[in-house]
Amino acid sequence: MSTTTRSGCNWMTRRRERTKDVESSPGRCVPASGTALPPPVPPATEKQREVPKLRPLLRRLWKVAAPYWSSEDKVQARIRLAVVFALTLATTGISVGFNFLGRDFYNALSDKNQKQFTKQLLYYLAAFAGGIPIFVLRYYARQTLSLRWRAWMTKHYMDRYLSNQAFYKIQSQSMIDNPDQRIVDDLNSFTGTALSFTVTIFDAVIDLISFSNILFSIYPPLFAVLFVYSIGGTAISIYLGKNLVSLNFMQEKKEADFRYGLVRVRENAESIAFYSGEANEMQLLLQRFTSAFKNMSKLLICSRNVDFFTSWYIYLVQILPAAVVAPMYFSGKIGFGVINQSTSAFNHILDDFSLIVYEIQAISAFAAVINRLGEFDDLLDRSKSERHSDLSEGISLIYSNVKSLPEPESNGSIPIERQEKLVDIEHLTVETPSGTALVRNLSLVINKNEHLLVTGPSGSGKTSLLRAMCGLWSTGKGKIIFHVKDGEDNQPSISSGVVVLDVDTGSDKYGELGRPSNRNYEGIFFLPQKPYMVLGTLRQQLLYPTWAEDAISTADGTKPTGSLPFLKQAPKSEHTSEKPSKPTTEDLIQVLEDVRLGNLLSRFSSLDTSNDWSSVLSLGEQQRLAFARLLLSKPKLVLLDESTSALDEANEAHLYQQVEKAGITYISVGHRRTLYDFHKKNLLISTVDPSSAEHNWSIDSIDREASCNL
Ligand SMILES: Nc1ncnc2c1ncn2[C@@H]1O[C@H](COP(=O)(O)OP(=O)(O)OP(=O)(O)O)[C@@H](O)[C@H]1O
Repeated sequence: MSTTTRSGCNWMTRRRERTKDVESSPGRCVPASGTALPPPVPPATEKQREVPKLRPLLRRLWKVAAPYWSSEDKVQARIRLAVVFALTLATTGISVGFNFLGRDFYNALSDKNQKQFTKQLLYYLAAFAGGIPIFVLRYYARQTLSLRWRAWMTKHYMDRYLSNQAFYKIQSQSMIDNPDQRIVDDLNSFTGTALSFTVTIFDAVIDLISFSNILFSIYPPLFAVLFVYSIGGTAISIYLGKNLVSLNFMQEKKEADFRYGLVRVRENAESIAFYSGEANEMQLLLQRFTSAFKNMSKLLICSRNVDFFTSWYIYLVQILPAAVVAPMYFSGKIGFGVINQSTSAFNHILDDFSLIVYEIQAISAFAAVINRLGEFDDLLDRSKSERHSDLSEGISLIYSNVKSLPEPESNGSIPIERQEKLVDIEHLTVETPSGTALVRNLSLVINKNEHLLVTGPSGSGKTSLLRAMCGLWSTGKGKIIFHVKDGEDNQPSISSGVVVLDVDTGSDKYGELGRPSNRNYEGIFFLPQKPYMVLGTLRQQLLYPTWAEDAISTADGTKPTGSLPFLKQAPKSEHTSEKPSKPTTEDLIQVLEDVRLGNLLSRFSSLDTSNDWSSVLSLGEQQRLAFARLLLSKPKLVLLDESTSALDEANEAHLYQQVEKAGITYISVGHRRTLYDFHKKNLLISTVDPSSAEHNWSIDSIDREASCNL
């Protein structure tokens, strides 16, 4: 309600009102707010920060802001925006009313007309009573629209981040810094600030039109002086504040890097404690904080210079309107109230013309947010378009349907050439994302129950072969054909790296996700050496990832209720019909027994107990839990990457027996001699010799008896 009587000292009040949203947004680095935020950038990015160009900035602003207004929530969004504009108009009308009320109020005072004065006082009080709710409602309407916009954008960005393994590529190739900060803080700040600025600009235009008339009718030259003054002020503030955008950008990055460092200490608490690495951690964290501190110091200096100017700019003209119209008052041409009215109108118009001067710090912080989100948005779009790239490039993954089982010979055996083929690898060359060859020209067939052990020196590319088989890496060439899908449809789906297309129609078979959202629906499962433990209950651990949507819970273990306002009905997964039926509680208890983890039930009282499982379970227990997931999901093929490395030999043998009993064919990567007992073939990968073009692998049958004697 700073707009009541705009006497000179009300300018500051109004100015603060405008910047409030920007400054109070969590994570902004505007020095005035005292809050700042987080995460990491590749080295090149620091250079790009130097010259913020207006045109690319506006293009990014449009690209980031526009999608919501034509989304599924567009009707609500537009109605709510119209309400905000209507309330803004109403508040401007109220301000104009107050301007006239003020004039009459002070005229009554100077005329010593008590009756008139009491009347004006009552008008004033009535106007306050009616006007205040409009101001409050305008703020509330804007905030709720901002929240809704943020919710939509958060889902929009998370959808793309978790699609097509974009999160994996961003992380493993260090493509941009701190995507989590961009989703949490930058989006929040973006929606709040964008709306706030839109309303401010709209407000300023209406305000300008409304008060220009008043000022013009009092003394036209005052209007001209004000115009020249504000244009000059805007030019100087842009010049002084030109470094603020890049400094704000870097501040966000450095704060996020520091916060990420602290998160890593929390995540790796035990390892750091075992190493007694506290001093090192302290040094690394201090380095990160010092970097943020130094940047913040530069930011403060830049802001101080801008503030010097802005303060002069604001206070220098405070007495100008009164000084200019005072002669008219003394000559009796105008009443005392007109002095107040002209000062109020002058200040309104000055505010409107001086938007950039007043908001320069908030604008530069906002520009940094636009740049961070625009960069992220471009990257996610690129990741999405990559799946439609040329299928002839990179490694092709082909998911083919299982043909009916071959008829056995009269003696009951199935000849090798007619055995059920599960994987067919043709002329496969696997390279790292940077192009170093790891496996050359591999051709290999894996039949059902023909368990394969992949061995070789450390760093030779064993895990990378599994990465290629899972579609995580597509660099290289050749084909990997999986014959693991159930169903009648005889059209295979092809994935070139991350692209999964229907070969006949060329259409995207997997919708938004671009590849199977869950590889297990294709009959393939993967177990890493260090199992991933989700936040939640023991039941949720077991159901992950096949029944992940049934297992959503918040960090404190409670199930969230309700859904986002614009989500009418969650779309049904395309794979619902292919998903194995959900295990019952009895199944879960049984599988825990099968992997020798039955004691967990008594230890943690029930399946629905929440815990930080990666901390309370030993690595061997976590590996057994991962095998329980595998047994529940019953895929046709599993890729095991040293997934029994933390287990004793008895438990390792027991788990392999369980997997074999379940009819699951496995491909294991490992170094331990004991593994030979459970496999039929051995693929030996040797380190690539850069001077030779020869293939670097060999394959042999494993003689179980011979291996037992080793
Ligand atoms: N994201 C990456 N970008 C570039 N090179 C990578 C990347 N990840 C791994 N590498 C390199 O690829 C090579 C093969 O790695 P891989 O993990 O496949 O080895 P491995 O045979 O499984 O080793 P180990 O037995 O030690 O687990 C290594 O030299 C590794 O440094």
